[in-house]
Amino acid sequence: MSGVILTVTLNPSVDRALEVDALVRGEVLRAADSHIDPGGKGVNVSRALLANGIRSTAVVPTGGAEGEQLVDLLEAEGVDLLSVPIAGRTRSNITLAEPDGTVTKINEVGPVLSDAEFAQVSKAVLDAAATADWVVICGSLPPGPSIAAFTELCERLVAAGTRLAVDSSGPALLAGVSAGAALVKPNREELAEAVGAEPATFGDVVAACHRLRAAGAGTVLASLGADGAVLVDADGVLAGVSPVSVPRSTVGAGDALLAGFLAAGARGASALTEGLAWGAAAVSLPGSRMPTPSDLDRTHVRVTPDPDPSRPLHS
Ligand SMILES: Nc1ncnc2c1ncn2[C@@H]1O[C@H](COP(=O)(O)OP(=O)(O)OP(=O)(O)O)[C@@H](O)[C@H]1O
Ligand SMILES: O=P(O)(O)OC[C@@]1(O)O[C@H](CO)[C@@H](O)[C@@H]1O
Repeated sequence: MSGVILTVTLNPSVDRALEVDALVRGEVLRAADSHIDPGGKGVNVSRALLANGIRSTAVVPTGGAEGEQLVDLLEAEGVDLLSVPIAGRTRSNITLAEPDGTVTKINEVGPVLSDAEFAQVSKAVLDAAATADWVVICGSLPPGPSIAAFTELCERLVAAGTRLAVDSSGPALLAGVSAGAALVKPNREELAEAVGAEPATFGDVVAACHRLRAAGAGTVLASLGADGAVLVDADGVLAGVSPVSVPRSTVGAGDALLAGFLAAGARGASALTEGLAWGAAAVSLPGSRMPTPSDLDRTHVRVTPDPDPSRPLHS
């Protein structure tokens, strides 16, 4: 990895993970353990890169006591930050984790980003993008910025020659696609929403990825939970999987996959293998802990070209 990676999390969070024996509605549950982590998808990409010795800069709007806490948590981890102060309060997202690896997430909507605040964040991103190898915009959009304003940011980045990656959902994902993002990483639900059809087979996934490429995206990395991931780019189609014997928490697995893929050059079987190794390692770790080199095991990753189109998806 030669250049600098800039991650952008427009709606970051303080992630609180509570370990409970079993989730029972209407009961007082006692948490056996709890963790607090800096959160948000781009933040996690930066954390995963750093855990593997790759520096990046994380752009985050932050406000209120939770915003200060987020900055403190990220500084304590050593993540390089470009924090833009906002009037609203940074959100707190809750994860309820059960011993069998089932996680239930409760994500706040997040603070409103005013037009002026979004303009400030955009300026920070565009300025820093001038020296970045990749700009990686991840996660949900906070309330406030119009999709037109977000699309304009993506278009300006692409027009400036930036390699843009977008991992978001709904209209924000489509904005990245139509702006010509070099890379998009939808998960199964996001892919289904983007093309208006639920994929049931690998053939459906590949067809959906081709549609996103035809609509403007360069590379599509579709993450499919326990079914692994499918990579569709100008060189063709690859599918890969990395089985996990004891899943502990899938929170942040997609972010780890994306970070590993970028870290390994974002092209071909070697990058897909690396991404799958990082994703599987994240699933084996509690909360949204990001894997370090000693957590990675590439020997179980299987990548093959042109998956059988009739193969069904399980997860
Ligand atoms: N149960 C699992 N077993 C093995 N690998 C998994 C499992 N769940 C996820 N993974 C790995 O993690 C990657 C990302 O998972 P997923 O498709 O759920 O991403 P995501 O929905 O974007 O996750 P998040 O939003 O929590 O970061 C998958 O491509 C796969 O490599
Ligand atoms: O609400 P969003 O932006 O879609 O997702 C936010 C989030 O669930 O994603 C990360 C895991 O991928 C967590 O750190 C964070 O809480």
